[in-house]
Amino acid sequence: MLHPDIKEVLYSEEEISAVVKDLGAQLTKEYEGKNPLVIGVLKGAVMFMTDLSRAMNCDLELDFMDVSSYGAGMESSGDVKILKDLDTTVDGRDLLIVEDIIDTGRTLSYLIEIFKYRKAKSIKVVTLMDKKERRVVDLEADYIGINVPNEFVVGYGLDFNEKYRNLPYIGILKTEVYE
Ligand SMILES: O=P(O)(O)OC[C@H]1O[C@H](OP(=O)(O)OP(=O)(O)O)[C@H](O)[C@@H]1O
Ligand code: HPA
Repeated sequence: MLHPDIKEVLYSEEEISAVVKDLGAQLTKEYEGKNPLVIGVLKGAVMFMTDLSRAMNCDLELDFMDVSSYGAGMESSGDVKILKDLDTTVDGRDLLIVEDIIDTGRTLSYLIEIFKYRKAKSIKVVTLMDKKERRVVDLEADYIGINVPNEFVVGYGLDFNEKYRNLPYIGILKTEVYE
């Protein structure tokens, strides 16, 4: 049943699943014979990462990083700070950064700089959604699931004030919820 705060479903559970399977097949080819470190960016990417990694038919390791962009609600301030670092050393490793959404690009550009500095062998980015219209930093993901319009979306990991992450679909909130 549709959550009462949701105005419209943009991507159904079935549509998301098809996109994830397709990305998984592409990444299986990319990492054949390698052992990438798959890095989930907390918390939004968790649902995508667990589904995507099961669609990747190759050896891999999982780790997590949590960064904050110093903002609550819908806007980030632009400053990025590490809240939880990786447990794994990235020196010489093939890294796959998993994002749920790229918006301004600030989070990702910060992570890429850190992993370059830490001497990763290769860095690729997969994002479920790309909101290109909002980009501030010039940056492109290597693998993109869905190009989304400039709307604030929730569900399948994405929140508004920590709510709605557990919705199995991706949708748009009714305006009265955040006004
Ligand atoms: O391209 P950007 O403008 O940097 O925005 C993208 C980032 O913002 C969201 O995370 P958020 O900081 O909301 O944390 P969360 O994943 O814990 O919800 C999202 O999961 C990305 O990590
Ligand atoms: O559209 C969004 N929804 C939730 N979190 C986000 N972080 C960046 N863009 C979004």
